[in-house]
Amino acid sequence: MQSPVILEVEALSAGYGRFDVVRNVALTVGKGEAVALLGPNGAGKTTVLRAVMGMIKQRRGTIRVGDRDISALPAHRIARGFAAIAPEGRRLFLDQSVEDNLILGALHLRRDRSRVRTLLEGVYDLFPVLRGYRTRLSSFLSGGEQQMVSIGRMLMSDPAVMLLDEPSVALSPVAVDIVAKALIELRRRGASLLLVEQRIDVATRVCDRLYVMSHGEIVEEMTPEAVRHGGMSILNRYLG
Ligand SMILES: Nc1ncnc2c1ncn2[C@@H]1O[C@H](COP(=O)(O)OP(=O)(O)OP(=O)(O)O)[C@@H](O)[C@H]1O
Repeated sequence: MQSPVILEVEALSAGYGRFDVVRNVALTVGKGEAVALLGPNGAGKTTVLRAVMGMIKQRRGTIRVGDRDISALPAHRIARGFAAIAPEGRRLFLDQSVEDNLILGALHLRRDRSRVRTLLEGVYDLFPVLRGYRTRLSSFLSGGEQQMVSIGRMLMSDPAVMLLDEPSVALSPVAVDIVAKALIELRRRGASLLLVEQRIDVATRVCDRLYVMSHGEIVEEMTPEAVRHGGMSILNRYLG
């Protein structure tokens, strides 16, 4: 049985200045599903994530989370539990401790201390190494550990849908493996993920479905099985 749709993007066009960078994009993420968005540099993947977060306004189309149309909501309202992002480049406050960075993700929940504590425990269970680093300045962490904090901060807002923008980029093979295993564990916990990823191996390992974007449009939808059984040549056509 198919899971109910938690994120539905319909006929989305969005961009910067006068130009549409993404056109007529339609995608869905089911509840408890992990979906990848692949594509070459400049295809518009980050722009789709920014539009879902309300960081740029869509020009046309609809974005729904559950049964709520969030297209017209401002970014700070979307961040209150509809969607959260682990952005490209992580964007941590490097002069703040690990735990302070994490708690920033739960600003809208701050009156509910026990929920914030439970969410923090969930992050430390997912990334045990961070438990020992909670008071450490984030600037002292490795790239992989900073990525864990970024993913942890996303989890702290307890969002209906989680967006990740290239979490494996510039990480060591060991750190990529830790991140991939964490995403698989999040799926096991029932999270709904939309993952922008350059690495096909990570995307096929973590995700149930893959979309391919090229020149601002979604051009293919595939399963990891299809990629493994001959679909690689189709992907390579777009990804080079
Ligand atoms: N703030 C901005 N102002 C103007 N143009 C932008 C801005 N951000 C991105 N673009 C342009 O929009 C297009 C799509 O960019 P986007 O970052 O969405 O692509 P992407 O698929 O995520 O690629 P990458 O893997 O390089 O991040 C690119 O041509 C880019 O130059």
